[in-house]
Amino acid sequence: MSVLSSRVPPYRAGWIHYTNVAPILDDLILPAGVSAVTGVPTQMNAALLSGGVDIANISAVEFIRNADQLAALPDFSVAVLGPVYSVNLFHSVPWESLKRVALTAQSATSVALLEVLLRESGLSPSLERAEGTAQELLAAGYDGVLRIGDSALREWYGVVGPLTETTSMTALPHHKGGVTVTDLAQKWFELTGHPFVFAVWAYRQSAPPPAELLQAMRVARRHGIGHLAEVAQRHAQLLGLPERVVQHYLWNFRYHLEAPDRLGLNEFAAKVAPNHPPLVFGPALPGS
Ligand SMILES: C=C(O[C@@H]1C=C(C(=O)O)C=C[C@H]1O)C(=O)O
Repeated sequence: MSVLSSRVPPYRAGWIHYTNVAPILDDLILPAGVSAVTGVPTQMNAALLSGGVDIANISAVEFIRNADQLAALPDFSVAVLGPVYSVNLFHSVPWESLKRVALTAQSATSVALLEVLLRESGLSPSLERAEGTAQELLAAGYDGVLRIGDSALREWYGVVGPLTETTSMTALPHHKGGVTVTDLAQKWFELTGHPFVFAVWAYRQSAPPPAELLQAMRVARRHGIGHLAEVAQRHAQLLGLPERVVQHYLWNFRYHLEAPDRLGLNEFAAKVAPNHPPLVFGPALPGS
């Protein structure tokens, strides 16, 4: 074992540690020689491209835009078919009447997705980066606010909750107190019929990951998905949300970049960067 581990050169991972990757990352035991830092998507995207980290679960749109330099693991994704619950436009006017939208500085993919969806609706509101909660920014005069990740999940529940014992997550209202929540992945599904891939695990083609790390990630994911109720319980406490909500949120993700996810990824790539270089996936799966 020590002989194997000592062959792993120093390798740096950069994790976007939103709750949605808990089933992969919570149980991950990094092999000797591999270290990890965490940050929000825009930080990890930049760190991967500058060489600050060697592998990261980055925004899918940055993988597409930098397809000449990057490759993505063939079997890892943060994707959904239908609603995602944590990538939301909170708005105080109907979608068709949006004029001034606040964007989060954390996101790349969700901003590009919002741009695609607005364009497809024939809309061109002004888009401005601004931090704060959706409530604060709506009160400050924006008529739409894009939020992602754990805080967006909490704010979503603040608008649509609370759940009663019998309400289904998929039957919750989308409006309350003058605020509408539009789930961007659900809108993508209505537009295309395909999953939406928010993140892939990408590395610079010049610095492929050690096999030991990939093996450890696959073991961690199998364990996390196999113990999803426990993962959800832990994170429900951290987030201050009902366990039922977090369990539904987590099992709804597609973590394996399967053929339907790739259809969605390719379709998104064609819309955001029609002339992108071919997407590269590797290293090949063991046994394939
Ligand atoms: C589903 C989400 O996906 C995240 C959204 C990202 C982006 O918008 O750039 C990047 C990584 C994803 O993990 C989320 O933030 O809730």
